[in-house]
Amino acid sequence: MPREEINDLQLVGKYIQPETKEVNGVLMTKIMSNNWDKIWNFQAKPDDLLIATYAKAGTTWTQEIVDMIQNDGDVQKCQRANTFDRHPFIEWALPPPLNSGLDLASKMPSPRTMKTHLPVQLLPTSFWKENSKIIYVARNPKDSLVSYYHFSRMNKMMPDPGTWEEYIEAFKAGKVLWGSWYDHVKGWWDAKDQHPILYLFYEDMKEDPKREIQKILKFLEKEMPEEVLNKIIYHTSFDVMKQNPMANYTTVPTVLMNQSVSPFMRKGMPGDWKNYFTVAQNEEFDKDYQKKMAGSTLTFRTEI
Ligand SMILES: Nc1ncnc2c1ncn2[C@@H]1O[C@H](COP(=O)(O)OS(=O)(=O)O)[C@@H](OP(=O)(O)O)[C@H]1O
Repeated sequence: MPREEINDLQLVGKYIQPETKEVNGVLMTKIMSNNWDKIWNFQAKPDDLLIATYAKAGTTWTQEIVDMIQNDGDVQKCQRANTFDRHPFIEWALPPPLNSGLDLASKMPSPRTMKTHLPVQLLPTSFWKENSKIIYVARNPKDSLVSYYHFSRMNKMMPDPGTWEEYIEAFKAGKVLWGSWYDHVKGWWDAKDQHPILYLFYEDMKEDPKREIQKILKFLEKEMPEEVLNKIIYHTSFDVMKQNPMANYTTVPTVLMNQSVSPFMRKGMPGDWKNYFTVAQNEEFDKDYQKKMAGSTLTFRTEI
């Protein structure tokens, strides 16, 4: 989004704490909800690549890895634009005259790489019809919750998260943007057997980035020399990405994302939830988790 347009909008305060409205029981911003027909009818193409995640699962990290792969490890090419301009976020919409994810996607030459947080049942059906490849990344719920809480505090384009205690309850009840974490990760897990979906885990990426990047390479049918692979691992490490203005969201004006409240690149570490959950909150969370995930073969690691 051009900076002058953002400045205009911040003057009229259009962004501050958006209203929400559900789409088929899933919480969205009102703008996304009102735009829903257009999103639902989005036309995917067979050579599209979609990076799908529940919010805060490692989307930006995966976007950087994929971009580095697609550009054969050329760091300068990957710094051509902000993450959010390189990869349209298909359902994200802001007040006109700003470009929505759909506008950006329609202007982008193929092959396109895009981002979504939509739950599987709300993914535009053209992605299934066109058999477009999808990389799904999942992250354990406790770290996702902590990350989402801090993100909602610093990002004025998100609803106010309330207190920590209120936020835990909202997350468990799925009353946060893009709905229930539990339904999201299970829904995509089940879909992976019927569609070209590479299902990855944040914790695995952190534990052994080389192994996980190699899975992505295989999925994208690409090969590369060891030295380029090592370069990608370095460039997409947390510490390097944290300093990269084209990946760390610091180009977004402070009035929209206040990185002094909480940086976008915050901790980047499995297990940080232990610094936030009390023993009682953790026990309650685990009990509720067992109920919500019962019957699923999907498992998570909450530390590595
Ligand atoms: N390279 C790398 N390595 C490890 N972790 C990383 C990396 N890049 C981003 N992150 C962390 O991912 C969290 C942000 O998630 P998303 O990119 O999915 O956010 S968003 O939903 O697209 O807004 C957020 O997690 P937390 O630090 O726990 O808040 C980021 O710090």
